[in-house]
This record gives sequence, structure tokens and C-alpha cells, in this order.
Amino acid sequence: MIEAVGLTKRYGDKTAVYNLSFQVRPGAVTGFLGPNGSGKSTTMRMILGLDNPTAGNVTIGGYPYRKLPNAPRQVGALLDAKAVHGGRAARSHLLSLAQLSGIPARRVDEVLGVVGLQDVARKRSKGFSLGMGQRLGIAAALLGDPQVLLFDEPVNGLDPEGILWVRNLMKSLAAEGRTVFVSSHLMSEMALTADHLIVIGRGQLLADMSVKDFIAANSAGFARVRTPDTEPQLREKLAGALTEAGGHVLPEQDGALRVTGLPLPRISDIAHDSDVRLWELSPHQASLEEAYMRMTQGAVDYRSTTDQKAGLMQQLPPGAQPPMPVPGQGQPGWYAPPPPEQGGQGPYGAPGAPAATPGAGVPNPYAAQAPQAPQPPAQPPAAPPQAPAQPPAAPATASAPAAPTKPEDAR
Ligand SMILES: Nc1ncnc2c1ncn2[C@@H]1O[C@H](COP(=O)(O)OP(=O)(O)OP(=O)(O)O)[C@@H](O)[C@H]1O
Repeated sequence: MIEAVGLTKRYGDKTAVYNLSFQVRPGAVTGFLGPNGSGKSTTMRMILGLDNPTAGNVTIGGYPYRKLPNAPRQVGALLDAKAVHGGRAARSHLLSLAQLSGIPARRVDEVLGVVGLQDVARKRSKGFSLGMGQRLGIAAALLGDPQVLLFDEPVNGLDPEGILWVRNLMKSLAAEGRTVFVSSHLMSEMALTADHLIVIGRGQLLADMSVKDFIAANSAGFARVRTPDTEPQLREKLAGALTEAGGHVLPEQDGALRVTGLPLPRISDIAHDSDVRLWELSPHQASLEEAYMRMTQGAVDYRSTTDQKAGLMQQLPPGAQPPMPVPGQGQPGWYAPPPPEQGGQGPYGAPGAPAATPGAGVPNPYAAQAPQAPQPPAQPPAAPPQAPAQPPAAPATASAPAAPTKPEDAR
């Protein structure tokens, strides 16, 4: 088991990780999610003893990594697949790691087979594709047949077949009773791979719960309502009536309305009473990806501006409605459920408060810096404003770590 208690890391005046406490248990894949720069890699480096916490501590099986007896046999890690001597053949690279840790040479051939690199084992890794490099990094992590495995973005650069392979590998390692901790930006992939989730934003815990509970707590149902395209005034009339009845109404990009807080029969009755014909009234479930986006939107460090494509905009056909900016995001086409205080609790209502987490009570030192989405104007602007949260020049990738991050260095 991995256990972090009050883990904090500061680089100068930059707080990368703040007061993070969680446990990663054996027998399950635990997904470690967060936007770019949220502190995932920093946390993994502290788990592996490659960075010292400013405060708090983290242990594996009760020991800090550096005090772990025979660490390379107990913990395997993929942190940076590119951190390999490119002039060395894949097999030589693994052999040198094996020799350093007293692992027999036959294990090298075993792991080359597991990751599917046996045919290129004698080729230099500098000729490897991104996906092959990831496989080599995963082979290095598996070398000591460890009980605890950490993977930082293992599907990076993999094709769909490779992604499926990693997914199945993680699951089978967990099914063997191992502790598997996998970081990713991709909620959709984690929803398929992980049993449990730890979600961080700006270095702090946002959620620590099973994927099932995360879905139940954060994935809201909603109704899609569509009025005749030919009569745009009916859409506005219905939106007003639904809002008056306590519903929360958001525009969909195709001109439909997304309604939360009112059950379908009630929406139908309100439309009937308002003398508005409907072309569509259907139940929907917001995706987990949307729920994750909503949960982390205040904790995103790097946000792109909307590409206005001003010269490329086509004229709307007569009668068609332009997409309206969505409250809370200011960008058309973004469909996260509304914030809890705005949504209702009915069958199509938004969920309650974001699920309670062990770190939920900790004040967010970054809260004041979180970007505030612009409120939509009464009339939709031709090009909704979207201020960047950070200067666009800011890199989306982590700074080079002070400590080595090669898989072999983790051992
Ligand atoms: N050695 C360092 N010196 C200074 N700042 C650092 C260092 N390492 C990380 N940081 C900063 O700490 C924050 C967290 O970075 P980290 O790489 O842990 O995030 P991440 O969640 O892994 O991001 P990504 O998903 O983009 O890899 C970032 O703002 C990053 O710039």
C-alpha cells in the first residue's frame, strides 16, 4: 500500500502539491487524475524518493522509498519513457537495469515478451516510436516483478491497440493483488481502467473514491428539449417558462436546450401550458469526462483561448440560432452539468455538492487565482470572450525535474 499524509511540495514560491493525503491499496487500479501541472508527477516523484516533500510524508508498505528493503524488487515505475540511453539496444538497457538490481537475465526476455518488444530487442531505442518507448519503460517497471507499480501517463503516444493493451495489463496486475497507481489526464480512459480514483487540482485533493461512486456523485442526468428550428421564439419562450418553474436551462450547440432540475413529464406539461410544440424531449446522462471537467475547471493552470476563426465563420442559415455561451465556461459547445447550487435534485437534476473528500476541508491556497469564467451577456456575442487563465506562452508540460526520472533511477 502507498500512503501519503499531508504531502506538500514547494519549489521556491510555487506550491506544486499541498497537504495531500491518500492511500493506494493493493488489488486495484487506482487512477491519479488532474489537469496539466496539478502535481501528479511531483507526487509520484516524492513517492519514489526522487523529490523530498517540503512537509508531510509518503510511504510504501510502511517505509519511505529510500528505506525500503530491496526497493527494485518491490516497486516498479514508469515516469519518463524518453529517459533511456538511445544508443543502447532495448535488451541491453533492460539487462543493465537488471544487473544493478540483481535480477536474473532471463527476466529481461520475459518482460520483453510481455510488452511485445521481443522482435526489436536488439534494436537501438533511439529508433523507437513513442509507443515502443512507452512499452520499453513499462518493461523496465515490470523487471523486478514488483508488488507496487507506478505509471505516469503510460498510454502517452500509444495507438488504440496499445491503449487497450495497457488497460488490460494494468487490470491483470491489479487482479494479481498488486498495487497499481496510474496517472492520466484522460478521464475517459481511467473510467475504463481504474477501480478507484484520486483526483487532484492545483496540488490538492479533489476526490478520493471508487469510479462507481465518482460517476454516481458527479455525473448528472439532464433532459434535452428541442423546439421547432423554424420558430426560434418558441425556444426562448420555453427556456423562460422552464426557468420560472425552477429548472436550469443551458443552450446546446445544435439549438436544443439542456434542462436540469425538472423531470421529463413536468417539462412536457410546461411546454404544453406555454403552447410550445416540441420536436424532441429525451433523457440523457452527462459523461464522466464532463463531470471531471467540471470538477477540475477551477483548478486548470493552462487554458487555451477560443479559436475565433473570424475569417472562416460561415453565415448562419436564415432562422438558425447562433450557439450561446454556456454559463460557467464561456465557450459554446461545453456541456458540463451546472454547478450544484444551480441544479435541482430531481431525476434530471444536477448532483449535490461534489463528493466529500478527505481533503475537502482544506482551504485552497490557489482559489483566489482560479480563473473566473465570464458571465454570459443577455445577447450572445458573435465571439464569446475567453480570457486565458495564464499567459499563452506558459508551457503545458512540467519543468524538468531536479532529480533523475529514468525508470532505472526509480529503482
Ligand atoms: N523542479 C521543479 N521546479 C519548479 N517547479 C516545478 C518543478 N517540478 C514541477 N514544478 C511545478 O509544479 C507544478 C506541478 O507539476 P507536475 O509536473 O507535478 O504536474 P503534473 O500534474 O504531473 O502535470 P502534467 O500532467 O502536465 O505532467 C507545475 O506548476 C510545475 O511547473
